[in-house]
Amino acid sequence: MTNVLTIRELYLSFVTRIGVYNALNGVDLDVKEGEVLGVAGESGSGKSTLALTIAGVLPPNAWIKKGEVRFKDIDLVRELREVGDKGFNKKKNQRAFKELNNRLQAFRGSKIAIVFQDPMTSLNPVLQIGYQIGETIYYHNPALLAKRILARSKVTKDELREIIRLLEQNKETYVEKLNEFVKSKGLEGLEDQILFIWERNDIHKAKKQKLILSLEGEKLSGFVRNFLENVAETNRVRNISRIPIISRRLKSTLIKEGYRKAVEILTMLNVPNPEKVVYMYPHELSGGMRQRVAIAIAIVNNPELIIMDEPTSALDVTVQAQVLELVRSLKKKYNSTFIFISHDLSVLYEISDRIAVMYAGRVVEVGNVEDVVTNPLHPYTQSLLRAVPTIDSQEVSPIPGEVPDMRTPPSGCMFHPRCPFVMDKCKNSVPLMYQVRNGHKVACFLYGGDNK
Ligand SMILES: Nc1ncnc2c1ncn2[C@@H]1O[C@H](COP(=O)(O)OP(=O)(O)OP(=O)(O)O)[C@@H](O)[C@H]1O
Repeated sequence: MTNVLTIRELYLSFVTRIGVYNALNGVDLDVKEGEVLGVAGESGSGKSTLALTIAGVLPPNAWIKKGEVRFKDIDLVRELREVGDKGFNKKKNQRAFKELNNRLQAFRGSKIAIVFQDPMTSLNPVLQIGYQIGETIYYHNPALLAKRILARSKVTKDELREIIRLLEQNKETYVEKLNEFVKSKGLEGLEDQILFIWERNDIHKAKKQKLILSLEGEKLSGFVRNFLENVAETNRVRNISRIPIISRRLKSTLIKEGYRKAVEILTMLNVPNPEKVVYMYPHELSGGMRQRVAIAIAIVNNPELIIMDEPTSALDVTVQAQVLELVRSLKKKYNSTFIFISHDLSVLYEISDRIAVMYAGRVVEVGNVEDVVTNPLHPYTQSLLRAVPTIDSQEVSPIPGEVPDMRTPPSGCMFHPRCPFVMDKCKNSVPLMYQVRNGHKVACFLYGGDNK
């Protein structure tokens, strides 16, 4: 499998008035296309910092001293590393952040998306849900919105009848047949709208047919049509018009279409009453619903990599299970790649293909989920697993000792002060990642390996 993301020797600190926190201390990690990589570790182990680095939303006091984060062939931290390797300079760091953001602005949000534990941090409290989803498409994929409107304005009743016949006659292959049809007629943008109606199971077939037929004949002025054709072709909306009132009207035409798309995506995410929800504000929704909206915003542009940072921790168990189910179905449908962060190993066990365990800013063990859970190698992973409550649980034993203060991390292997198997060399040398079995790697001297 090819790697979507490659992280090498990543060192990141946070510079504060009370000291420098060494949050990441040489992270090495690969994320493979189409997998769910679970990231485990106690609070403070650097999981969120890693997520923020990949998603490009680090705070300004973040100092990248060294290392690489590559998404395919794109270097995600180049500017920061180039100023960071000479020491921390606030002004230079700020400039580097700006340069990095300018370089990756178009790419972020469309290729990599992040969902946080508290969706209120990513949702805007004063904008309707439909607007927020619509705006995300507007900024990253306006052509999609333009094509949907244009397709409705072009399609005829006869063509829609033909589509209905085609859907009825091809039980197994209707999606492909529909795609072929819209392409041959120049009606791209219609397929999602048709499938959304056809695949609903809350309405009768006759109603579906009626809804499909009602897609026909949106009236557009020549001016709006020209604009939409231009957006559909270039996938850009910049400099729409110098006259503010006109540019506002054109933007609202696209955003309005975003509301329609939002209804479709919320339906896919099992949000009840999506037609109402798009006109609601975040505070009017429950925590679980807000999380679904945050997920909708993250996935609406079909990103290749979706990072979920404790997305289920604030949710009750039923909603948690629904979110996990959602991740599974998205993975299947779009072959998306996920980094799923959780301190809860039982959640990770359910959802992940592979698990990476972090301790004090390093990945200390990585492998297939079964290998890591049934045969944990690192003493830290073993303690983490003992701390997971199970139904037939004998006793849950908390991990002895405390997460180290990352301003003055321990020497050698950072787990050594808490490790039941500590040896002399653990105190002075840092163990490198060592492959014990196929794909199962560990950074621990118990298994041989090298040191730095
Ligand atoms: N902006 C910041 N300024 C200073 N220190 C920070 C900042 N953000 C994080 N840290 C510190 O970096 C370390 C790693 O934090 P991080 O949030 O990445 O860990 P985590 O494993 O995600 O923990 P949690 O599960 O609690 O979110 C912690 O010691 C934390 O206090």
